[in-house]
Amino acid sequence: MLVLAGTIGAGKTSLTKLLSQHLNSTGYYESVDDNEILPLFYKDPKKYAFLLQIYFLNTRFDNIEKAQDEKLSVMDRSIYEDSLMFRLNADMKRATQTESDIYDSLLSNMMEEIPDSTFQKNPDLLIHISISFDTMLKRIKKRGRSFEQVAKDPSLYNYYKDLNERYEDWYKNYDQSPKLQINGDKYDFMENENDLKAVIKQVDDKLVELNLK
Ligand SMILES: Nc1ncnc2c1ncn2[C@@H]1O[C@H](COP(=O)(O)OP(=O)(O)OP(=O)(O)O)[C@@H](O)[C@H]1O
Repeated sequence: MLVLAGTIGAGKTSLTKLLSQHLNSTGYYESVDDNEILPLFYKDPKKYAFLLQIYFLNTRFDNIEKAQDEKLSVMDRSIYEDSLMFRLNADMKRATQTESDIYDSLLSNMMEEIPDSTFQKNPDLLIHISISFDTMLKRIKKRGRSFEQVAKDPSLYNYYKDLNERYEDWYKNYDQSPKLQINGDKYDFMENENDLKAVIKQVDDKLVELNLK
């Protein structure tokens, strides 16, 4: 099981599609368009932060259950990043620190591997697409999901900036599985064929190193 990670607009969904095609495996996607809570959260974060978090925990865990028995399945977002996002929201007073602590404890209990169980919850490889804040803003604008637009809600600028900065430390400290970082500024795998080839090679090399391919 491979899992993509990265900030909003990093290209996780696109790379999931491209990698699962290349590996001839199943891609698992978190549907943003069908998520009824997300627009509510953007409108009133204080009211909906905790509910959104539980919604994501539930749907991502469901996806892990489905994806885990295929060696090279690809998931478009890791469950671990939700903790980073929720902590940020708690620091911004949209949730309490207690809610965030309880969430972390619940996640850790849910993700604990049970000895001799055939259900493996942690991925075999986490792939983090790292992008600069500037690229993040451009991608969010280009994609045009209305509730994500800074032009509509200027307070999102600081939210996005803080989120992007926290990702680097989050990746450094991530230790639930082997990991690989892709430079999403340098490699525009969505627009440039050679960049895509370079990214696929980095992933393939890592899979060989890990005896997954
Ligand atoms: N735990 C969370 N707490 C708050 N918002 C979240 C959380 N997880 C995801 N979101 C929101 O859900 C939306 C989709 O985020 P996500 O990064 O998963 O997909 P994406 O932006 O389509 O990524 P990509 O472009 O890399 O495929 C974003 O608006 C993001 O802010």
